[in-house]
Amino acid sequence: MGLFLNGSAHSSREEASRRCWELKHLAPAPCPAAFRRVPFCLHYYLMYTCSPYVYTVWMGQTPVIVLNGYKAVKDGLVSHSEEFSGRPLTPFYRDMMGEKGNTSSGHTWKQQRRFGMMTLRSLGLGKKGLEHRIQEEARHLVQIFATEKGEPFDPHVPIVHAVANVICAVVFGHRFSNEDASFNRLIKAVYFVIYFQATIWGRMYDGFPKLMRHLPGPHQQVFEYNDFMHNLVKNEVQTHKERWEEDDPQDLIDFYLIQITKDDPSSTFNEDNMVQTVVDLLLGGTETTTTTLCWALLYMLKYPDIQEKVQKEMKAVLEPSQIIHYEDRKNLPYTNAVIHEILRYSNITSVGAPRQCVKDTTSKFFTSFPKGTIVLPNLHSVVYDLEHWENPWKFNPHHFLDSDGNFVNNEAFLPFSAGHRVCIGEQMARTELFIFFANLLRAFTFRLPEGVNEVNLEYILGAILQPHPYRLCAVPW
Ligand code: HEM
Repeated sequence: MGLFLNGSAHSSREEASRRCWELKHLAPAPCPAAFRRVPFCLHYYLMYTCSPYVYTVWMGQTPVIVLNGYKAVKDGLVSHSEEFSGRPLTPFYRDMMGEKGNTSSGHTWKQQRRFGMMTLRSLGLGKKGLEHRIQEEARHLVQIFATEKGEPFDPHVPIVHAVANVICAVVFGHRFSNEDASFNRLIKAVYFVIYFQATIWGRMYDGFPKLMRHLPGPHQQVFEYNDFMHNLVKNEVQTHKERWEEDDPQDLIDFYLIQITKDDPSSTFNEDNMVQTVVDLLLGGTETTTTTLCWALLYMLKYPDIQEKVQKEMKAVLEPSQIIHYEDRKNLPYTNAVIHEILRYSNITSVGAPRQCVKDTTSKFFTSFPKGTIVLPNLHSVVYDLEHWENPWKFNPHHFLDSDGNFVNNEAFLPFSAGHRVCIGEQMARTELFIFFANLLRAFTFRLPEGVNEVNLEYILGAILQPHPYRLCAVPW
């Protein structure tokens, strides 16, 4: 979503936010008719730099309402949750995914989503549940970092392996070895599919789909990756069918196979939707958590005093060999606050994901707009809302601590969005972030390689805001 935010490929969060907020209190005004001719990318720029609470732009004949600031976003996402529960499909996503799985809208989406939520909840329970899987991956990750023996390395690859293995265990019921060729191709496929749309080729595809379908170019490679991902899931489904035990479902595919057999005339549970639901979870659950963890370690390099405080707190509360549970966050308020601040400050989804109005709607922030209107709840403007954060442009864990050092939440903490379409993997992502981060900081102190004095906190614009590649030293302590 973030491609056009600043008109440059590499940007500073602070600079973007400042511009947005300095101009925020201009009187709200609908987009003048003459602006309708302005290319959408320029609207994007305007929306980000000078928008009041609500800003209207046009994509061809379709109005796009941009909601800015906590009040407007909350009103849209929570008070009008049902009305804004549609998801607009760009030509690129329509050609790749069709109207299936979690990316769909209406009845299909409702059924697939409800199933996904219930299954993720069921898989979270019990000894062999989700938390246990995350603890196992955290153990592997610590071992891999330890093999670097304090020498400089890029943490991205081991982190993406660990995170991808968690979601694979959830959907397929097993993990992959880091050397497995299919696993590595799957990770590449997720990366290409996620980041493609915000590239110039992605924009061209959405602008001229009929033409682009027949032209060579990187988009054809992305379709190949997408086919690879779908085929990998289909093979897993086949294996599940061969060893299937209805009474003992172990993973999401097992649960889905049970769902398909249920006799319900309104059911949308079929193999196509099953494959797409699994692909959606692989896409949603890999790059997001990986990127947040990469930011987390980068912030620890930038703020060694904060790293030290986390380590001190953990040393005082946890036994050296104690298995870390998500529940332990309650005794580690400072660590918990740091993780929340990492999510807020890194704001990886930038302005968030667009929604579509499924029926005519009126609200106190905008008079009325018709079914089909695209709504962009600008999450950036919420997690950086001056009215809700003491100093949004500073990385400061005290945004989540009271004067006695107790953890306190903030209603404008919405990195996972809100309402009916809130991130389906929120609980899983929170558990992963806490367990991975706590295990890594208990085992290592992260330092800059010798001779490197600067930490680059600028992001690379794309569907997810990534840090620039970096190297660190993981020094055991
Ligand atoms: C730091 C980690 C994550 C962040 C910040 C994040 C953020 C988001 C956001 C902002 C949305 C858009 C919600 C909206 O439409 O308003 C979303 C949707 C979604 N996320 Fe996540 N997410 C994360 C991790 C995950 C994980 C681990 C999974 C998989 C288990 C996942 C799966 C999804 C799916 C499937 C959707 C689409 C939901 C729907 O349309 O009904 N996400 N996420």
